[in-house]
Amino acid sequence: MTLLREEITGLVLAGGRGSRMGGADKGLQNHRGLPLALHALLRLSPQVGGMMVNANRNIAAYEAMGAPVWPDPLPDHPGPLAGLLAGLEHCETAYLASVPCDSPNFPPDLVERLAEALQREDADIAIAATLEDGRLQRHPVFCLLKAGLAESLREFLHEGERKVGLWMARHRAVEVLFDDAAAFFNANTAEDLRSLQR
Ligand SMILES: Nc1nc2c(ncn2[C@@H]2O[C@H](COP(=O)(O)OP(=O)(O)OP(=O)(O)O)[C@@H](O)[C@H]2O)c(=O)[nH]1
Ligand SMILES: [Mg+2]
Repeated sequence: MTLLREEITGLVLAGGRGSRMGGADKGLQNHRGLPLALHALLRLSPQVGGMMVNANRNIAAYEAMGAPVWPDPLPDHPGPLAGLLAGLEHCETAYLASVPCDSPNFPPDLVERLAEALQREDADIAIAATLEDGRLQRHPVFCLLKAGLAESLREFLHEGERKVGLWMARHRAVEVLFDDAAAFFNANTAEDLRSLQR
């Protein structure tokens, strides 16, 4: 038995600084006529019961995408875990599935496969991974977590810790291998974004 879609809330992480894109609000950059974060939202929403967005600026532009928007609960952009905590704190379902805003081609069966592994392994976190040159590459911002982890993550961040992998290692985490590494390509620079349009 796998998790019900309705038990999972989707989260698009769009709270970064975009420093490699000259400080641009990456989620609002045009990609094939739509803001980049909206691609992620449209791809994730059929996989989950409801959606949220994490953003720290241009809040109204993200709200116009039709989902509630939550800023980081900590100041100074401490990294993606702060966005994940925003999602966990506002999650009204038992599970949260997150994706970054800069990776619009992630697998359409992402959540289904993460959920299957989470249940099978009785894990707290399921993380997407691919093989790159024969080595396992984790993509920890593509993950499914139990919403009850909010307290643990809040503590971790208040200890001054920032590393996603370090926090996840405190819990029972399972990696889920996806075949298509290109599906996880993320646009960090303006050139990356142009290469996605081709
Ligand atoms: N909420 C929140 N999300 C973050 C933060 N830093 C990164 N992210 C998100 O984490 C994901 C992956 O991060 P990066 O690709 O490094 O994004 P970025 O910080 O916008 O870009 P750079 O400044 O160029 O590293 C993206 O979805 C970002 O929006 C942060 O401090 N807070
Ligand atoms: Mg990135």
